[in-house]
Amino acid sequence: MASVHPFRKAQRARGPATIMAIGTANPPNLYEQSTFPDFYFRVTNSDHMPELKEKFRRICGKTMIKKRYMHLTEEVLKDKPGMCSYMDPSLDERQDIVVEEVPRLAKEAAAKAIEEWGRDKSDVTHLVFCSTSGVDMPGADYRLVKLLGLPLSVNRIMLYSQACHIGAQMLRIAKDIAENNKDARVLVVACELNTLIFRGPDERDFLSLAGQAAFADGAAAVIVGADPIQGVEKPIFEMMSASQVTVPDCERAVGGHLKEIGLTFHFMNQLPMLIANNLENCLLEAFKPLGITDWNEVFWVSHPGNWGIMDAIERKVGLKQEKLRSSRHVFGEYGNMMSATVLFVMDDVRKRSAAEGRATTGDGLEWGVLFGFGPGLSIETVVLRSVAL
Ligand SMILES: CC(C)(COP(=O)(O)OP(=O)(O)OC[C@H]1O[C@@H](n2cnc3c(N)ncnc32)[C@H](O)[C@@H]1OP(=O)(O)O)[C@@H](O)C(=O)NCCC(=O)NCCSC(=O)/C=C/c1ccc(O)cc1
Repeated sequence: MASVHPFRKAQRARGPATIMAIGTANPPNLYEQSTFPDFYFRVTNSDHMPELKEKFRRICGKTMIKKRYMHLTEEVLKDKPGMCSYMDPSLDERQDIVVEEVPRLAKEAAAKAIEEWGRDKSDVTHLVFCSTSGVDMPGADYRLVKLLGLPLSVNRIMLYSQACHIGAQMLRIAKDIAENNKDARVLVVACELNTLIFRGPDERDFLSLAGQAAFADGAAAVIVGADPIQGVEKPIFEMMSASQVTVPDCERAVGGHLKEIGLTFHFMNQLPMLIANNLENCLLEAFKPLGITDWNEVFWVSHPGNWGIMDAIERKVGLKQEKLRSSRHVFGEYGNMMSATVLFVMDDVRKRSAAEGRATTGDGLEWGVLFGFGPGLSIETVVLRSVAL
């Protein structure tokens, strides 16, 4: 009988999974963080609580976010009183919006990625899609295939309700698909709307207020495949390894619950320290095969989380200030778009590298690290290799 080894080998790619295109999109409605408290207290009929509004203004200032984009507007919210209250059952109202709008915004980002990729959309073989913003059957992945006009032969994976680290986790999944399926071209899409989280203020709920001050809408898409076709597909980053660590006894550090009132959000004040304390082990493990132990020698593509998390990472790992420049820039310009944020940071690193005349897509360096953090506490680590510019 013929050996199965050559048969199995022929199914696999030769080279590493490679990111070949990145597209991003936001809704058109822009909110300046400095005036957001006025908007927020007005639309939620909360102007009778001036002290709480001032506290919220201080919290908004502390986030260091400058602006955010949101699908929700005063007009949309006028017809959704349940969403403007603090605790009224309102999941139906929220679901009505996200079931339509998540695939729509995702399509914008995906279309941009496909355009940069330069090949026909019919060459997409796999779709990996994540959203923390709603659930549906068939899912947002099915709707996206229809909206984009992708072939119905596309192999779909839909990942709902996972929050921030899933952006990096999707890259881990896409890497396995691309390297184990010759000629696979994986469209990876993250799309988040804060529609499930938006709610009116309550003076006893600081955590909800902190969420109102930070979360925002955004979608990002990348194309992943191995063995790029020379002259057609242009590599941006190669993925050399990808892994997840679950930090023990930390399930209360950050998380949320989907309820009749929408999606809740909680975190512990120790979150920055918990993340920072566990990062060095991830770095040591990830870079052991390359013999790298100086974390300023690699470029950084980190989910920002919040300003305090970035400060804690810099301190603990001994990073030079410029290392998290793209993370801080994206957080400041867009807020926390959960899973999509880290892909925005990756886009910013390669665009900034080109604009500053660096030698590679990774700040002029060869090796880089991409980090995702989220409920669990889950830490995703991806080792990236840049390409020459
Ligand atoms: C700007 C914040 C809100 C506070 O920063 P800070 O450095 O702690 O600032 P302060 O210590 O000066 O506190 C500011 C105010 O908040 C008050 N405060 C300070 N912690 C407290 C306290 N635990 N109690 C109650 N008052 C307090 C504090 O007393 C002070 O009030 P006041 O003196 O009246 O101005 C900061 O935490 C922040 O940017 N938070 C954004 C949200 C956030 O951190 N997210 C975590 C990472 S994102 C993530 O992983 C998402 C996952 C997710 C999971 C589930 C989902 O559904 C969706 C997503």
